Amino acid sequence: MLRQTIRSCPFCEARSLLRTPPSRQFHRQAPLFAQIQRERAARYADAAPKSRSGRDKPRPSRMMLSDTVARPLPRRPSDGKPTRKKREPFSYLNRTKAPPSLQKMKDEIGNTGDEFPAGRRTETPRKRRSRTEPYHALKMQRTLHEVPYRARSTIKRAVQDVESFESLPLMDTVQQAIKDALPGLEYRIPTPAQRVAIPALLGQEPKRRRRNPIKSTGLESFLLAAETGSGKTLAYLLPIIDAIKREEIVDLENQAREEEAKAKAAEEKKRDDIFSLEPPPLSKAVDPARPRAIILVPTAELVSQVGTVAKSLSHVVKFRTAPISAAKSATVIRNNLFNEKGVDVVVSTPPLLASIAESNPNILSRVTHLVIDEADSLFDRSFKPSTVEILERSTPSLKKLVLCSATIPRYLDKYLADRYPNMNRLVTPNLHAIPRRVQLGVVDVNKDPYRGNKMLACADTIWQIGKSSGDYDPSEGKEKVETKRILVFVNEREETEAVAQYLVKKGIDALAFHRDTNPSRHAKTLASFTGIGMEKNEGHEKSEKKEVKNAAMSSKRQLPNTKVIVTTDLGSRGIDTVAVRHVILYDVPHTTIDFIHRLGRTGRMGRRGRGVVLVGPGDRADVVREVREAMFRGEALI
Ligand SMILES: Nc1ncnc2c1ncn2[C@@H]1O[C@H](COP(=O)(O)OP(=O)(O)OP(=O)(O)O)[C@@H](O)[C@H]1O
Repeated sequence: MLRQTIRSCPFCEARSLLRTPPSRQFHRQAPLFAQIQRERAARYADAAPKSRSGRDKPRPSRMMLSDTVARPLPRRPSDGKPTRKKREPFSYLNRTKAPPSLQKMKDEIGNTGDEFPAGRRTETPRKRRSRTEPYHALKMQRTLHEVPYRARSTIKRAVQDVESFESLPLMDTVQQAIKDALPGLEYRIPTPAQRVAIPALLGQEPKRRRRNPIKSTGLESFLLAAETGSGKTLAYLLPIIDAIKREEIVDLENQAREEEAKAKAAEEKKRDDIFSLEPPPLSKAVDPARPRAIILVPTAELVSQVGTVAKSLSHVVKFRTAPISAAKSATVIRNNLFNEKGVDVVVSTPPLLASIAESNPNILSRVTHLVIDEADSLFDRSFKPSTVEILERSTPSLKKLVLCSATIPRYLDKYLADRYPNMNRLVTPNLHAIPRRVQLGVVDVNKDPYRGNKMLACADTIWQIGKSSGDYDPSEGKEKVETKRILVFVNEREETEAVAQYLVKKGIDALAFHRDTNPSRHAKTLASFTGIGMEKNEGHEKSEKKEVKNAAMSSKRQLPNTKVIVTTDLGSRGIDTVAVRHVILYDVPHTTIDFIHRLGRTGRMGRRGRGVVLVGPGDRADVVREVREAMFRGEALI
């Protein structure tokens, strides 16, 4: 490198150590330099030792680097220590060949091929594992289970083989249902989560990859972990429906055979005893209140969301589904569950189903498939007792247990590793990463004009979003949105009402959404954010418009065409808010898990989205900075 700085002056041909091109000043003084050089050369020539041949040894210029500059200096015989430290920062600078240690490393990386992403090949495998080290603040949290990048890359390659739903080994009726019952699917190609999960849940994975089922019970367990908005619901629902239909066919065949045998036996008996009478046989395929599949979710809103998807599929595939939650009356629950025509799939929250199972233990006696959606929530302190109770009651008949989540916290990973050591882990390559199509902006509330007033900052941000029109340019493509829907997340339930009221005062159409709000009211509000049941709620929208008009008359400034829901974690779990383009994090979330779920309400299924964090006094700005960095790089928040 140093050699490059030695140049010859193009004008006076004086060779010199020039760090910059020769200046005018240099040329003016060039004759003087030349004179000094000549004098020096003459002095050295006098003092120079004569060679054996008697001729002067050619002396190297003082400005030239030696050819052996890279060679380490010889050990001093006195102390035996090297004069130059081997690991000095610049010790390898003038080498033309890589040192053996580096060469070995290079060979190793070269051999592993695609296991390391392009552009990072020079990193050692060891360094790669600790690539999250720059995230010091996130390191303090360390809540999420780390998925090795090698595993992610392997999955990435594996899922490339599945190109369409048709290539998945689903029954014809189920394939038909995907086409007819789900017109909302824009792309009609399976998502990575579906490509990973559907073949595995259908038992079509190559044998070497499948772990053996637990021999004692015959139970196969799966953990499906994929990023938010990646279509996990269909990923578990389609194979379950497929399995139910196949079981139903087998049951019907068995039943026909049994009936035939019984009829034969009865005829023979009748010949012997014409006075005996037998009750008609019970249909096995239609069994009231004994579902084959149970789907557990944490909230009533999710019960209705998953129930809606299952119901729309059932119109084509023909199976019975019963979504039950505390939001429904006891009569509706009873009618749904104990329907005389039978029930195949029950969608419920764990506490409700556990309480029903306590009085009717038979209800879980035929369950072959159990899905625990949002598994990290359902295995936390509040839900765990009822979830485990349902799991234990259904274990005798259970064939497949599917746990599903967008985040795998460390406690869950440890629990599952202890409890289900043979669990099949179906993980997508981008797990724990927030998609790059979601941008994260930061508003510093401490600065002017807010001066620590978070509510003002929140209202101002909403006004700016509401007034902007650029995002909703219809010529941009599919995402033509007339009404802007914004979700505001706070950390404490008590804050929701206060923030919503402040926003209303500032002319914003805002509603608080938490556990204590009127269920029918928040179901309607949420429906307009999820796009489900929008037609049904047209009347409600009209009445809301009236309310907004009235409010507009009373308040001077009113933000038109913008709806806001202020909510807690309740609104961040699983709710498919496809119509939401903006999320405001009023408080900095406590954990990366909350970051993932809250920001996951926007940018769903390939859409773009924007998050805004309000960083106020006492908030962890360092965590926000690192989350932004990770999002920018497309890395997992671990
Ligand atoms: N193959 C597909 N093509 C297009 N859209 C799809 C596909 N599969 C699912 N979707 C749509 O993607 C959206 C998100 O799906 P879903 O709610 O299942 O995501 P999720 O992974 O469960 O998200 P979360 O982790 O937030 O619960 C839904 O609106 C669904 O209709």
